[in-house]
Amino acid sequence: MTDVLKEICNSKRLEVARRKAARPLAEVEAAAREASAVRGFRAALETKAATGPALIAEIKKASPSKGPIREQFDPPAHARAYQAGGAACLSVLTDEPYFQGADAYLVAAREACSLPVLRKDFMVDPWQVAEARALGADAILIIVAALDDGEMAEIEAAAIDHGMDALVEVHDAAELDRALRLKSRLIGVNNRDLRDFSVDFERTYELVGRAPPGCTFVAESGLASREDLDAMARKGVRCFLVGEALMRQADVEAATRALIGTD
Ligand SMILES: O=P(O)(O)OC[C@@H](O)[C@@H](O)c1c[nH]c2ccccc12
Repeated sequence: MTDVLKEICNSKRLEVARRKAARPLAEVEAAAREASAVRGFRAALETKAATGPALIAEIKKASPSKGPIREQFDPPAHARAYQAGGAACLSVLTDEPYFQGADAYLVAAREACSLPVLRKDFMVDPWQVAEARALGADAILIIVAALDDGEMAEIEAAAIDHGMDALVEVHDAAELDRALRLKSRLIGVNNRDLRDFSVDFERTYELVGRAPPGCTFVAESGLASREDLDAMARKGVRCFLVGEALMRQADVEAATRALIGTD
């Protein structure tokens, strides 16, 4: 595990311990059962991917590598613009200390549109999965580098139990092998190296050829243009997760449309 990821996960474990102490699992589970019905995340992605690029558009205010990304930050307006621009799904950062995210951003964004929403956070405990569903999230992220096999399986089982999809994030062949021990066949390849924050699309290219049939691959991070997406498509990748490049645009809807080529 890289130092940055280790630091983030250590701080997340403390945060989750505090949250759990304030709100027992039974209470979060009850709230999860009351939440609005799950919107199919993987299904929405695959439906779009059948006819063109399928975009998971991310709502991200800041990041450890880039600092503040967007001043004028309005999650519901962003959600509507992403949907109008043709995105298949949303991703909303909820981690506060490192990404200036918030649970409230996810709730507001999801209410403002009809797209399925990924809770983008560092999952270290199945309790957070119930919490994610209680907030309305339709999918969660499992970062293979951050967890052991037992933890990953437990977190995935909680997601399945709540009818949610899990996007399983890898960055090399060994992590892909571990990801394939899980049930989910929705694999994200992070092109960003968390040691030095460099981006290399080769990471996706290398791994996409190694996966068995039936896997849906999502290329993540550093994608900025239609040309980037076209290059990925030539290697057989049709699903993309894009944050920063869209968050920096004045006209988010037009930028989304231009990125996925629907204008
Ligand atoms: O803003 P970008 O370069 O388009 O990247 C989006 C997304 O891939 C990135 O935010 C991300 C990928 N994996 C993560 C894990 C946690 C937090 C954030 C991420």
